[in-house]
Amino acid sequence: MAKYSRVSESVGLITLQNPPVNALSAAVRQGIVDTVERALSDPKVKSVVICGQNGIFCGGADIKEFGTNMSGPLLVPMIHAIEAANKPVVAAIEGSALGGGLELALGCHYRIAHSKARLGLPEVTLGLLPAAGGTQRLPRLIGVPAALDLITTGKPLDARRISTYPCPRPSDLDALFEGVMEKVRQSARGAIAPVACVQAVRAAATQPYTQGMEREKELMATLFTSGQARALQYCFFAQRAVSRWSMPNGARWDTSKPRPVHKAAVIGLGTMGRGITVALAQTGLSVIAVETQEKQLMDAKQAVSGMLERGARRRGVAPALDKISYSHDIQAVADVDLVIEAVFEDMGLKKKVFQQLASICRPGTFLCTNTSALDVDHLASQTHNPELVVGMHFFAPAHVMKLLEVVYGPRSSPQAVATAMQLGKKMGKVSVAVGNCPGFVGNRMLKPYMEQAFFLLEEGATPELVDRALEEFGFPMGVFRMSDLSGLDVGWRVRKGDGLAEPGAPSGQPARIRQGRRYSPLGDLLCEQGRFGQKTGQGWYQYNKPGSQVARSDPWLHSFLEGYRAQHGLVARRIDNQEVLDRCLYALINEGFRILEDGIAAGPEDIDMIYVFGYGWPRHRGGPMFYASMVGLGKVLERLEHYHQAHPDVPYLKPCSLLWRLVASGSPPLHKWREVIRKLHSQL
Ligand SMILES: CC/C=C\CC(=O)SCCNC(=O)CCNC(=O)[C@H](O)C(C)(C)COP(=O)(O)OP(=O)(O)OC[C@H]1O[C@@H](n2cnc3c(N)ncnc32)[C@H](O)[C@@H]1OP(=O)(O)O
Repeated sequence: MAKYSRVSESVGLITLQNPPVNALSAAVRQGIVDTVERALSDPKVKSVVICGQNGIFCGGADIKEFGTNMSGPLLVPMIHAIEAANKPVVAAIEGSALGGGLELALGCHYRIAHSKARLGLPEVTLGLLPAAGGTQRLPRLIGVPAALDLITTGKPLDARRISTYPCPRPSDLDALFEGVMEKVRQSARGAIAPVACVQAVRAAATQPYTQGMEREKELMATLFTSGQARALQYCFFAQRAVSRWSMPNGARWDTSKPRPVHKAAVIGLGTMGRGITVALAQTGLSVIAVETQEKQLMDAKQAVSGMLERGARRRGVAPALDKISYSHDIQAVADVDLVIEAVFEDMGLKKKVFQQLASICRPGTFLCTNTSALDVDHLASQTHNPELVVGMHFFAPAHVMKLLEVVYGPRSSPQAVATAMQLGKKMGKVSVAVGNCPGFVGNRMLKPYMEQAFFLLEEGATPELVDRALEEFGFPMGVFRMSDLSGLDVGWRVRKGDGLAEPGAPSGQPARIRQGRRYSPLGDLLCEQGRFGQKTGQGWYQYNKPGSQVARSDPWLHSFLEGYRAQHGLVARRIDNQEVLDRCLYALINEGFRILEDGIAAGPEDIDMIYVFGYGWPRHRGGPMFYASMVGLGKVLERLEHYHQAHPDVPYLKPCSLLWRLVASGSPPLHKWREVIRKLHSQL
């Protein structure tokens, strides 16, 4: 809707009204067409101002309309009519002017923005391009380089005075576009919208306006119907949906009140503890950072201060150094509101810390663990108030990575979950509430994915082949490069704890069966040789020196694999990209369905956001569960069955009952899965 009024006798004022962000729904577009017509035909009106209600100009096209049969006036002719008006039209911008909202402002003759306004063209993040003239008008207004930057990244900028703009004068357009195209292709990792954005702006720079508009329309038509646009728009809503969490016992986000947290403590200042301390201090909380080993405490203090200073320089603010006090005595946490334990991943050690916290902290203090896989409920049982215990599983580096898994045990109170979720939000994280099980959601699904990658090596693949297939799919790093980065010893320790990794395995089939199922000791064998990845300069790849990040193919590894296959009587066969993707991704997705079946995640959106924000799943593919729905559940089931028949000793490849059930009920769209899951649970 759009409200019309006349102010100061001669100014027609059009106010966009569509809470919460004044999105350009059919009704709003109709309102604009009607009120502009009214203002232009009123002889008393000499000029027109367009603004938005409630401190926001316009959040752009109504994304909810994208998947529907769109009705109402089209944006392009509507904006054309405003530009063609014979009275001056001014966009008065307060708050955000994004996407179609900014394109509307670009069609106006003047734009005036509040100093705190945010302007941007985020269409690319939704798999689209600014096709209401944005790719054509913006380069004409601010020059090609600045327009390319805004359009291909989708990042908003603050309103600025024109005198602060650099004068855009590209000397060699071809070189400029080639350079930008190469950069965009690299960072897009297979996403098509950023590439189309560059093509559209190139049309603006090289063709007359009408031809440029034609090109913009043509490119948009391709994007609009692409699976990538659907995936990115799904992510937009899923990211917001996960904040509306629920627990199997019926507790929900809207009926559970969080308690404010002003003062927090972090126990253990290794890599994770340092990142968490930085993230908390940057949020404005007072933090007590505890590390019992004096040398480690000194090192941590220096590292945390450096991280805070670098972050503050980037953001142009003062570093929050004074927010943190350091102590080697755990007694210092006595009066905090919430503690995050981040000591070494060892149940015995963590249990001891929780027993200490239970006797030191004042009643009501929330006790959180940053464990990435251990039993949160077992830790809760070490305290007098298990209802105050939840997992807060951050991802490294904790002050950078956006994901936070909030893990509730069977005894965690809704208030503890609400408090951790709210704290995560304050820290700028995408927080997802999940149930307690080994590995929670993210790491539990990673297990079958990595297992398949190991098996593929046994059967004839190389780390390079597997990684290339996954990186071409859109992951920033394949499984082996990722394993080298995070350290092979991490998984080795877990496998030893699980009684799987045993030194000096004999040759032949029995060596590759553990606990009744197929097992690959390849990772353990590398660890036994001290090959822990980047930190030791050798892992699945080789590096110039320990700590180096440039992975190079390692001839030693290839002959090691050949020797291993010979020792175990395995014959290498040709493995192609499709088999790598099928086996790694479908095994991971199958576990995702099991997680839904077990009620560990409330819905597919939770799993997808965990993978997009924590595990590098390409956003333009929407997350593993969305991807499965796009591929077709029938096809996922058929492929899993096929591979399970070929590898009956790999339980992760056995299609789970929820997948069977979904296929049997006609493969409903992803937003209907919850109904099927509810029915399944009610029958159990
Ligand atoms: C021919 C094609 C022409 C144009 C193409 C486009 O314009 S595409 C749309 C481009 N616009 C965007 O991508 C903006 C998306 N929105 C935002 O970035 C933020 O919502 C915004 C506007 C900065 C406000 O942020 P804030 O944190 O204040 O609110 P929040 O994100 O939680 O949003 C509140 C609710 O509004 C819903 N919503 C926001 N934008 C849109 C939109 N464009 N269309 C539909 N709905 C939108 C959002 O989902 C939230 O809903 P809720 O039910 O409360 O979760």
